[in-house]
Parts: sequence; C-alpha cells; structure tokens
Amino acid sequence: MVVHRLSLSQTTIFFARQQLKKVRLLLPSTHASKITVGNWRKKTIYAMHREGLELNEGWFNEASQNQAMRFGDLPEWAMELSDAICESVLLSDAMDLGSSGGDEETCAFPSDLLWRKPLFNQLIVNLYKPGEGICAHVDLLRFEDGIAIVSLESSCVMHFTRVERIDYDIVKEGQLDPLIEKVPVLLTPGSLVLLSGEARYLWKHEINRLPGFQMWEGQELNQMTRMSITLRKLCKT
Ligand SMILES: O=C(O)CCC(=O)C(=O)O
Ligand SMILES: [Fe+2]
Repeated sequence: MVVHRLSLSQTTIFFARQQLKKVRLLLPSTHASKITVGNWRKKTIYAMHREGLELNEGWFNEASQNQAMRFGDLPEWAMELSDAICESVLLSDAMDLGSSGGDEETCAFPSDLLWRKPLFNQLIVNLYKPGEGICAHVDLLRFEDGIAIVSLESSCVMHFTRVERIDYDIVKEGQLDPLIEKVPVLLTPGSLVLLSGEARYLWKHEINRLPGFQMWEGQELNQMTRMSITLRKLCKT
C-alpha cells in the first residue's frame, strides 16, 4: 500500500480556510438527510444539492454543526482546491520521475484518475473538537477510486489497517502478521492524503483522538480543533 501524503501550498491552505469560515450552506428541507457514519457519533449531515445552495456568512456558526456535504458541481473555492491538488500531484510526480522512472505505482494519483472530468463531484467537510475522530472505515463503494483528504488546523495521526484484519483476528486469535499491522501517517496542517487502488479499497483509515492514541515519535500530539475536506467522485450509477 502506498499512501501519498503531499503538502498543499500555504496560499492554498489559507484560501481554503478563509472560504470555509465565510460560507454557510443553506439547504432546502427536501434535500436534508440524516445519516450515521459507521459507529462514529451521530451527526447531522447537511446534504447539499446544486439548486438548493446559497452561500452566506458563518458556516459552522452553531456548535452543533460539524459536518457539511455537497454533491454535484462544487463551489468555486473547492474547484480551486481541486486544481491545487492536481498541481501538487503533477509536481510531486515530476520530482519523483528521476528516482522512479515515472512508474504508475509510484504516482501519487494514477493518471486515469487525475485526468477524469470532473476530478471530484462530492465534498465533505468535517469539523472535529479535540478528542473527536473517525472510526476505521473504507469509504463507501458508491464513490469511485481516487479520494483526496485535506487536513487542516490540528495535526493528527491517521492509522491504516488492512480490511482483512477482522477475518484474520477471528482465525488466528492474537497473532500479529507484519502485513496487517497498523500503519500510522502523520498529518500536519495542509497535508493532502491521496487514496487510490489498494490504499482506497484494501485498507481502512481511522483517526482516533482519544487520549493515548495520537502518538508520534514517542510524544502525544497536542490536540486542537481539526478540520478536514474530503473530495470524491460519485460512481455513475
Ligand atoms: O477527517 C478525516 O481526515 C477523514 C475523513 C474521512 O475519512 C471521510 O470523510 O471518509
Ligand atoms: Fe474516509
């Protein structure tokens, strides 16, 4: 599994942050939906649809709002973010060219995904208070391969575990195969995680921000409010 962790430019991060602070997503009640993500604590999901979208001041004004979604055409700032992601991938691939010879395996995003149109048409923004995270999951199969997560504000450790772990645990109680260990990935503000292929389908990702789980190089990370922006593309049917 290769998890690509790139860094967006400071300007892009600043821009995304400012835009997120400014907008409020209003939705027609017909499009509102409530869902629960895994066994993560219950959240109200604001399902955004093209026609129902209005932008105003103060997104996440209310303490109870901690997640927003949008499907279809993305807002201008998210399109710019998506372009910035594309540029970061091209830049990182260009820098890797010498060492890897441009092997698809080592590309941050396989080219068929990078050049699809649109690159993304679904957006989810999550706001986490200190201690809050997201349980281990593989993103729903209604989304295509090729997922980007932009991590902002607080640093955190995202852990990856193989999907087969559950079966393995049942069969071989307690024995740990090096192949199915947890893989920690440090995300600093502005980190961009790109999931494709094996990393998207065969590994679960998780952020456990309960005390004792956010360890990096022997130190527990200082937790603050964290925001993430996940960009995906819905499958056609
Ligand atoms: O907050 C994150 O970094 C992860 C979000 C995520 O995995 C998801 O929305 O599926
Ligand atoms: Fe996810």
